[in-house]
Amino acid sequence: MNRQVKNGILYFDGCNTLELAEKYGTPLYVISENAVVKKCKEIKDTFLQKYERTRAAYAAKAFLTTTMCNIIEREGLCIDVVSGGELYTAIKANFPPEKIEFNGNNKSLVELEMAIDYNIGRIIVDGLDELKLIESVCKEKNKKVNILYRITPGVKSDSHDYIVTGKKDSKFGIPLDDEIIFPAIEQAIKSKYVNFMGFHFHVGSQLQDNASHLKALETSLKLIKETIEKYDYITPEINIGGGFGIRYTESDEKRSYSYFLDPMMKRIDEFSKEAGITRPEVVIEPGRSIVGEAGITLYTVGTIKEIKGIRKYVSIDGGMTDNVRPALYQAKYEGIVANKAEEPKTDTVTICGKCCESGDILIKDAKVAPLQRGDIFAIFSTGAYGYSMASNYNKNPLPAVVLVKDGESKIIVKRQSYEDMIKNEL
Ligand SMILES: Cc1ncc(COP(=O)(O)O)c(C=O)c1O
Ligand SMILES: N[C@@H](CCCC[NH3+])C(=O)O
Repeated sequence: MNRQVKNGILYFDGCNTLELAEKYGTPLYVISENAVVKKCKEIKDTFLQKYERTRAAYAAKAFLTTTMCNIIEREGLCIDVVSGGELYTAIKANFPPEKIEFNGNNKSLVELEMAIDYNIGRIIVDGLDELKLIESVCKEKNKKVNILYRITPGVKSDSHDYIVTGKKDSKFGIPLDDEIIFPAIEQAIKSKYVNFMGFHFHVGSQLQDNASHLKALETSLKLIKETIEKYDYITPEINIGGGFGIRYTESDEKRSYSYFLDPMMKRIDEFSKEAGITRPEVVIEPGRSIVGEAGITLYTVGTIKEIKGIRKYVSIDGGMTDNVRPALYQAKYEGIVANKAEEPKTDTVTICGKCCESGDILIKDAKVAPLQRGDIFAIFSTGAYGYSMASNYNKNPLPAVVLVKDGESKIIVKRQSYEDMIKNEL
């Protein structure tokens, strides 16, 4: 764990959080490089090095900056992008194009042209018309690109409805009705412009249970078998997505990568033996599990209001603009008063943001040490989908991002200024 308490003060990856707040201001995203590297190492030890012909593509949507791209590349991972902007960031960070994979349910022509111009490693095709677009771009540019089909496996995962993606009624993936999927497979196999590498699924996010991954895997294996039988074509790769859950609160399960991946690898091995084929290369796309617990957010406490017999509201200087997850998914977080880290948690308060929304609440009924204006409040496990989903609502500037490691800190994203927020206005 990268959190320590010394003399009543919270430290993160060796850095005094009060000094960080003082030096860089609040709200402040703090990312521990050691924690990110540790997760990458767990992926290497328990997946990439344990099983041959495997890849892990970091799902950049969780947290993306050029520095993060550099860390991910150094740790030997590929990267999964879902927009022209994410692709641009990876390219600007000199991420090797062949290690970039492009997901997304509505890639524009311009984004596809960009991806094909950069010669990226894979495009995960998410709809039938997308293949036609890719073919037209490749024809014009005289290129051939590796593709997979993202399928909709028709499984329901146990997570918030907004972050499950594998059920039949979904905007993601290609439906598995015979009259849709088989002509699509045939077209990809026959195409002069694409190499058809196989199938991709991603069932949902923040999953604590491996059941839906295993169900989606069965569906994909059946499709691999049918593709061999119908077209005598062996797909060389399978992408089993991400979604591996993390611990936001003490009551969340602690799940290892092995918990999800070992049973899937066993099943893919068995299937390949039965089918008499070489086991396909297996790709995963973890996002949250790499960076989620590696981040904390520091806030300064402002107005405190006690509504007698009802609730005490403690306002901090950020809110749904830097962490929309509680408002969007009723996500639960835990935190601590960074300057009173050893004091007994004798008060129960609701930590709310400063936006003009009643739903702008970060933690309901948090048990905390008694708070005062000026205290520094730290919220844990904010590394994923915090900065990447941040907004300028109420014209609040985006916070700075600081990378910490062994007691050293460095700013990797500057705090937005008021001027930055209006500079594109005409
Ligand atoms: C296609 C795809 N891959 C990977 C991910 C990463 O998921 P997570 O951050 O839950 O690991 C997502 C987001 O849920 C996704 O949509
Ligand atoms: N943004 C989501 C996860 C991404 C889902 C993408 N398919 C979250 O904060 O939990």
